[in-house]
Amino acid sequence: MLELDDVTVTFPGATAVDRVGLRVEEGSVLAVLGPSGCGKSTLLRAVAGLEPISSGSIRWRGRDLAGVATHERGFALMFQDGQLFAQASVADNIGYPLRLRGQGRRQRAGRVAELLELVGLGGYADRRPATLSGGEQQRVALARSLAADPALLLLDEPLSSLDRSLRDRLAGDLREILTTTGTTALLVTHDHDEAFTVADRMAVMLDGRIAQEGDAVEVWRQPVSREVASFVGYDTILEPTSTERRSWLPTASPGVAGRGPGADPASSVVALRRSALRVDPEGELRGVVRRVVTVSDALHLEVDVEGVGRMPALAADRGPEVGDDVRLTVDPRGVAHLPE
Ligand SMILES: Nc1ncnc2c1ncn2[C@@H]1O[C@H](COP(=O)(O)OP(=O)(O)OP(=O)(O)O)[C@@H](O)[C@H]1O
Repeated sequence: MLELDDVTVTFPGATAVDRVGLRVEEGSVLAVLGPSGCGKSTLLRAVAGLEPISSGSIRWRGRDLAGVATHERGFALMFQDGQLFAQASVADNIGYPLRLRGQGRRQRAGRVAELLELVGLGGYADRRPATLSGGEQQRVALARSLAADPALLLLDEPLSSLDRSLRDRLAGDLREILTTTGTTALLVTHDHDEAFTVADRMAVMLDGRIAQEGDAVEVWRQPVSREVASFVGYDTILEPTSTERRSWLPTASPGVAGRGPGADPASSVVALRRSALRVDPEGELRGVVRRVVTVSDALHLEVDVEGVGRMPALAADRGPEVGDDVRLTVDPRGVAHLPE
């Protein structure tokens, strides 16, 4: 198990990592999800031994890593820029960790070929990194980091330079590879989908601190604060009210952090995703469409909802136009009741 306790990293004038406590069980994948500048890369670098910690402790399999050099930690690292050897072929780049372990050329070639197929670069073995696109280089780096079957894999936005469809595919592949090989991994990313696809557990990092940690689905469905809710995609926050009717909102389900079952939505802070409100002729809410934006598979609307105010909503394609009266239905999966 990887154990971080009260880990703090300071730079002159800034605390990049602020008393972070985390656990990564062996064989599991934890994603630290946070916006740019929240300190997640610094945290990962500290685990790798590339950044000294000001206080706290980092332990791997019970051993305190203070004073243990990066190469002695036995972790594989993959950072945003891949860091390939420019003069070496793709195959030699991927096989490098195996060469360090004393594996012979023939043995390496088999494993390298397997890894190239895995990352979708079959046939690229003899190319030089400079002749590859950024995404291809990143895939070579991923293959190299997996080559030596590391006990702990540290990934810093490993897929962020890839286009969306490739990223989705590779994220799924990465998940599968990590699961089947039982690799323990710590992934830092700002990309929700990447975190969600690859990880079992998620820690949301804001301003140097872990704002929430838990099962990925739980963090998604039950954010513990306005800040976490807003970062994981809830774009509307409704403050408690004594005047407004909120019978249209679902009541909190049992077990929701800090809220008993059946708590009155009017007395809660409620967060809604855009997908919480959908145009539906049978819907209970009424409103007038104020804005329509077409995205790939849906229409994003802004609707002046009677008795509530302006709210984001979704419609199927070829839906309503600006000025239309619409009815809206509420999808409880897009609604979270926040603790006080
Ligand atoms: N060597 C350094 N010296 C001073 N400040 C630094 C240094 N490295 C990082 N920082 C600061 O620490 C904070 C956290 O940086 P970090 O790179 O960890 O963020 P991040 O969440 O990984 O962001 P991104 O996703 O943009 O890479 C930032 O405010 C950054 O400016």
